[in-house]
Amino acid sequence: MEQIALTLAAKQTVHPIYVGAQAHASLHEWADLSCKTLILTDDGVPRAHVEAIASQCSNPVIMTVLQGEGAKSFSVFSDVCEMLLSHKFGRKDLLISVGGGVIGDLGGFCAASYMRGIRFINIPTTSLSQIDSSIGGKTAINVHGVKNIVGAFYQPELVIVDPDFLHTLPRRHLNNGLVEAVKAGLIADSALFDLFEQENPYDHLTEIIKRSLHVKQHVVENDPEEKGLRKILNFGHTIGHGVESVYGLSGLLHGEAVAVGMMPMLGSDSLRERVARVFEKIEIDPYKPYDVPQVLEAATRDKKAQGDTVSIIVVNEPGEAIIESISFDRLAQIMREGHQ
Ligand SMILES: O=C(O)C(=O)C[C@@H](O)[C@H](O)[C@H](O)COP(=O)(O)O
Repeated sequence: MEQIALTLAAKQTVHPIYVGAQAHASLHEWADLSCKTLILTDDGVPRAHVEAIASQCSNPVIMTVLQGEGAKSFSVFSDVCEMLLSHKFGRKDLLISVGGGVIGDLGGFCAASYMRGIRFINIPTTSLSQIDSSIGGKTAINVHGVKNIVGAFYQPELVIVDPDFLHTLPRRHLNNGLVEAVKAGLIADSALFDLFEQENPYDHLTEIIKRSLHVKQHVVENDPEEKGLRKILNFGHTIGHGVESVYGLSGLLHGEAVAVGMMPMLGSDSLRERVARVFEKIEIDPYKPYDVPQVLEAATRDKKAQGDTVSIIVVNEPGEAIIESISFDRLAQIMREGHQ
């Protein structure tokens, strides 16, 4: 078992991340579970995972919402708050998210908001959430199709990453999450990117997860609220979130959209070819066509926009990211030409 201690110096807090096979079974060793506990999950998460968590809690209430991005809405947020209220949850009680990025983001935002903050633990069950979204305290819901537009920075007191959970994850979802690990390698860890260039990246899954978590730990510790450095984690997301806003409802997954957004932000054709080969290995199509005006319009409503400008992240060499601010006209040109 590896413990990564994500430490926020300014707040003098430590947020442990436990990574290892069967880690979820040790939850009771790391957290006080004698309080009321709302276990938030969705109907796509295997029931056995949820029961294994609930059985460790003294007083569990399980709430299951419908799987999918639609759960990151005001209406489901309100349902969860009503559930907490109806069971008379107090300030010292606990919400545990057991699921993917949607459940982590929704649960975290509910925990941050109910009574202005109750205890929160995140137990991610998908590659996307294990590699990226469960770490760092970004919580949010979507409004009017704009991704993560209402939310809060709220750090989980504990995250448990159990790679065994990935055995039951459909292949497409596994690959979807791996896009965020490719991202982590490209922006900050060339050795991580190298793992994807090996013959079979799936042989290195646990190492890929751990290296991605270390990238995230380093970035979040240095800039927890995205004032500067943390923007590099948005590599591929300027166009990616736009693509997801437009095509997410027709089934495109977050990582699949981010892959599309990453390609034009690579600094050379040779790097684009290398990254395209990696995506081919993990069955991701980074050249899905999209409607430029529609995606551009969605990008203007994203948090990365500021007036007439928007921030983009450019990678010229694996392991090094550059933050730039450009006009929307320039972004449109990049989208049309497929490179910056
Ligand atoms: O943790 C971060 O910081 C990230 O930027 C992680 C992203 O990969 C994440 O997928 C998320 O989409 C961030 O979007 P945001 O617009 O809510 O910042």
